[in-house]
Amino acid sequence: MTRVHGSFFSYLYSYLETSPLPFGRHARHYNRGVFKRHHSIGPPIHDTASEDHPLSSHLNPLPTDYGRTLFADKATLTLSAGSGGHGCISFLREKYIDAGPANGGDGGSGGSIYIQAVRGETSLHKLAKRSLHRAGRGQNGQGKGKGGARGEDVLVQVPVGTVVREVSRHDPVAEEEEKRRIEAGAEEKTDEETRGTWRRDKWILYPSASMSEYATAEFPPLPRLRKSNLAIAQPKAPISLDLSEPMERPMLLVAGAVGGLGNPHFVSMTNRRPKFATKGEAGASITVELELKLLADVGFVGMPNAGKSTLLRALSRSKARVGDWAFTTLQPNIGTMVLDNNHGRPQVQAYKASGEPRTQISIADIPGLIKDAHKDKGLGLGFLRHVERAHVLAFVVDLSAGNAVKSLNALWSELGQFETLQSMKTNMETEKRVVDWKPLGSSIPSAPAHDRAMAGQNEHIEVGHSRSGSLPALPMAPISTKPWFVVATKADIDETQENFAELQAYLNALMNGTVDHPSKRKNAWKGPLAAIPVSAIRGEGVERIPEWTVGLLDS
Ligand SMILES: Nc1nc2c(ncn2[C@@H]2O[C@H](COP(=O)(O)OP(=O)(O)OP(=O)(O)O)[C@@H](O)[C@H]2O)c(=O)[nH]1
Ligand SMILES: [Mg+2]
Repeated sequence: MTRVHGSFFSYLYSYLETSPLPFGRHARHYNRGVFKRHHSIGPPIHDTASEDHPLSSHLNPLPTDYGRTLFADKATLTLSAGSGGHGCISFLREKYIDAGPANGGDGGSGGSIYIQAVRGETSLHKLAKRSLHRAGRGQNGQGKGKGGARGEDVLVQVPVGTVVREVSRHDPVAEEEEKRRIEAGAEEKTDEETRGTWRRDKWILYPSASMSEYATAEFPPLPRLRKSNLAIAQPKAPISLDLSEPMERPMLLVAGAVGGLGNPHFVSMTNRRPKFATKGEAGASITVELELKLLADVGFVGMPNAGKSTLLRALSRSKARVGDWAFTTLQPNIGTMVLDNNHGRPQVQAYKASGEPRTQISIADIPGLIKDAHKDKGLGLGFLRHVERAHVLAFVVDLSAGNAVKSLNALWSELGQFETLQSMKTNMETEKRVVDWKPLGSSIPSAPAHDRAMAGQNEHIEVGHSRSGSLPALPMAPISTKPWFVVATKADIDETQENFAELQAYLNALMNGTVDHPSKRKNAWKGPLAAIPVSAIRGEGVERIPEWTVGLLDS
């Protein structure tokens, strides 16, 4: 265990009291300077300290106090809209009317698939567990002109920050439409052909119809293909949505198919008692890839064992696993820091650009980063992928584990190299999609191609992603353009004051431009830099973090 100093250093408090607040315009902080032991920003936490385990607490938990981290940032779903119910073949039967008119109802339409981005969800693991979602089938029509009931809809709720991209689509109605269009254009049809034929997939017959009736039944031409009224509200294929805001109402993704027509639709001069009706259309199905583009408002970046998970626990009610060894955290933990729970004064009063009050901040505690993570060492690239998905980066530096400036530089160096690799990868992907095309098999190039060839150019064709293959990587904001600050943790440990002072001086030099940006990038974010000394294990000093984060989020 680390050695904990008996009382908290006074430098922490003097620093907190005198440090300027560059975001004062945006954020007002009410609790500044108020010292509370085991202070937590989140809602009141039931302290687990018991008589049996006097040393255990929310911030220094027993192994029994860990929550399981379930996390997935990708999921591939197949979403099937419901098929329509079949039309009904029925005739009115009443006393003294033995052969009444046709009165079969139409089939109900199939259920539709909706999507909604909601707050509170932070991971796609629940969706990743079940890949097939099928909306209900419409009920068949019934006698006495009763239509079938609609099929049940399916609502897919995803976290805010999810990107939805279509991988493939199977739409039987569109395919049939295309088929009919080709057939119609092929050649003139004889009378015999236009009369319509028996198609097992389209027509249903009266159950007690005799064989001769089947043989002699005259089918009208198939009715025009119909789509449900909802279909106009469907997003155009291929679907590509960036759900970066919570949605008040669900959005339609795939509309259910329409139901079949009951037999009254086919009454004609020649056939007054049609013994057939149409089947419901088959529902469309799409395969989409969901990917979390935005993980959290702030992401903790630090070496293993720096104290990130403890810090998350100090700021939220997270039950993140904490341990005195490297790689305790293997999956990101997402915590929510409540700024205003509408009980008394908010921790920080801030407003989003839209004017809406900011009531909470989401925090991602990301697995620890080691040297050469960009080469996929440790939890490597998987880890770095999550860093790309936070708005603001909080570098968590352990003051008791060597020189803090060196640690910060080591972290930045990994991020910088990762960024270089990413941009190289994006370039390669774009190159792969742009194919140099030369006319094949002809020694005499066509005139325009010939002209281009003469000019030393080939034709560039941009090839979209293959409909069945994998999708290109999501474009992300470069890490070095994100606002950042430093949380200097374990400040309760002896002799960390000088280390902190050096870190502070380094950040000042960075702000003044006397030293180069640690990411070695020209377009790096330029803004006020702060190092916030905290003791996460005691919950001391952490109250400055929400205030600073809000300032960076809203600036
Ligand atoms: N003295 C002291 N110890 C701390 C503080 N914060 C965390 N620790 C201890 O440091 C150890 C590591 O803490 P974790 O929160 O698991 O660290 P982490 O950065 O999440 O580690 P990984 O998940 O492995 O990357 C634990 O034993 C904590 O109790 C602090 O502010 N002061
Ligand atoms: Mg951890």
